[in-house]
Amino acid sequence: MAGETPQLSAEERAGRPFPVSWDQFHRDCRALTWRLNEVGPFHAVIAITRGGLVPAAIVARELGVRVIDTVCIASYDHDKQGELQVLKGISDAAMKLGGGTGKGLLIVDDLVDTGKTGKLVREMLPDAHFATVYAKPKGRPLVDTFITEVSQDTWIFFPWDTALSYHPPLRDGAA
Ligand SMILES: O=P(O)(O)OC[C@H]1O[C@H](OP(=O)(O)OP(=O)(O)O)[C@H](O)[C@@H]1O
Ligand code: HPA
Ligand SMILES: [Mg+2]
Repeated sequence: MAGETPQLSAEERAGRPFPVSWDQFHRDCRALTWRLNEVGPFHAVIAITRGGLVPAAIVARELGVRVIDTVCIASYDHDKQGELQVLKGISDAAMKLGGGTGKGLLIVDDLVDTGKTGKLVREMLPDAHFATVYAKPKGRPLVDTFITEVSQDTWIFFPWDTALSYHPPLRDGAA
């Protein structure tokens, strides 16, 4: 669209790759729960699928929350963001727990990037608390609590999207 910043491809963003291991992710999620524990208690956790499922499980476990719902949104085809599609909305039971506006509910996602996904969910639950593990500057104003900020041109590689592979030594012929 005219006037909008052009989208960067994964290759362009990979100029600043930010790989996250399972161990690191678990520690960052635990750090997030330390902060959220000061804000709660929460009646339920709402995970933004699919990336929000992993932190939601860890956060819910740490905070002792047993009601977990999902809002299922698809937008990125790997690195390219298209139109947001709500494949499943928030359940009536969770809506009721949040009094219709999300009060006392905790929305969890792995990250905010442009903020488009977070904005859409915030519109569904304006009074909910929104937490992500990572945040990029464009999406950051939408988030109530997060752990690590990375630059907008960084691409975060999550452990469920990656695998260990051989990396050649820096110095030629050192193998
Ligand atoms: O702030 P935004 O620019 O909207 O991007 C952030 C969203 O993008 C990713 O999800 P994605 O749509 O790739 O789906 P997935 O969670 O199923 O991988 C990520 O998990 C966030 O939900
Ligand atoms: O930096 C990212 N990493 C993985 N998925 C994403 N979806 C939007 N931004 C990202
Ligand atoms: Mg997602």
